[in-house]
Amino acid sequence: MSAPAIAAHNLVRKFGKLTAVDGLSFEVPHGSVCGFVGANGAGKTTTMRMISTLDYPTSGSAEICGINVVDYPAKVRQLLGWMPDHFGNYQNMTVLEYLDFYARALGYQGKERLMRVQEVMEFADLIPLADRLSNKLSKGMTQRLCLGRSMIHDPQVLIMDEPAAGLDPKARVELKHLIRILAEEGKTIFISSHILSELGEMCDSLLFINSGKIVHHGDAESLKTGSDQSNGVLYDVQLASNPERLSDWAVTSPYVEIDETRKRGARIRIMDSNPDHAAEILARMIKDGLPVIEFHREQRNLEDAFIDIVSQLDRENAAQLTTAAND
Ligand SMILES: Nc1ncnc2c1ncn2[C@@H]1O[C@H](COP(=O)(O)OP(=O)(O)OP(=O)(O)O)[C@@H](O)[C@H]1O
Repeated sequence: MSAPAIAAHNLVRKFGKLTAVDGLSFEVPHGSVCGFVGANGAGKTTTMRMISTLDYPTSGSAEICGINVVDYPAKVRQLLGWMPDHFGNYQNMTVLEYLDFYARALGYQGKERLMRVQEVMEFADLIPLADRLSNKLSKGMTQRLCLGRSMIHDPQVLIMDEPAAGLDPKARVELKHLIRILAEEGKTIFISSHILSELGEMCDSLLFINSGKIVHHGDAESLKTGSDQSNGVLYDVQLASNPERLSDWAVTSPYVEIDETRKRGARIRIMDSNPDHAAEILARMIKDGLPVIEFHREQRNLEDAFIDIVSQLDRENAAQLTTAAND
């Protein structure tokens, strides 16, 4: 059986007393797109830098296609494309010269070099920009150049740190399109982003990180339907009139919480995933005189899922602390 495209085993990175990455273990299979999600400072860039051979783990290990990133960095770099969140640029260098410079640095010569540069320019739609100065491009064009640069050696695995940050909606759609093409070509893509809704559309799996630890690794669909959650199930409820009555009613109803009040009612959380229980709650609403005109299960968006998972974890940690304090 072939090794996964990316594997991390108990990866740790400390900066002095701060543990930025705290024992991460995960695998990303070949040909899949994995989204890496976490709040600011959660440890995403540090993790990505380690698996891209740009930083050393304090302990633990990581492999790209089965090759250890610390022991064989040069081999790993042949297999890996790295797209950082910020990248340095040069003055007075056109887009074409910039890519050619990188192709030379990677050791390509003659016709092969021309071919590699031409291929990435076509792929990232850079041909119309060939003579533009590379440090005078828009953010979207710069990201396409950065993607083109990371693809010159046609890597199997692409690691992208916040590629969509700062892009306008059109540039984001273009970037998503390019990522989709790469995924269809069978590349493995590990991508961090704060824009969770977009990640959900393009990722086969999502890896959530909080304070340097993995808090969830699963597919986007199960996160949205909440089939793997213990935090209850969300329903949109609308009333024909007096929507505020719903909040009053929920206060006195066990297993029901108001998740978000809305113009015509609320999104409620039923703390039991059994649909029979939801039917009982609807029957109780009607019996209690609420004029319900809409009652349907709502998919969580990925932001909700992330917040649910992190707050569940916080509750567990708080409970553990209380138990420890009482012992
Ligand atoms: N070189 C460094 N020296 C000291 N601390 C660092 C260093 N690099 C990162 N950190 C700290 O490690 C933690 C994780 O940072 P990291 O950049 O990996 O987070 P992130 O999830 O990528 O955040 P963001 O979404 O804001 O980019 C932060 O507390 C950060 O301040």
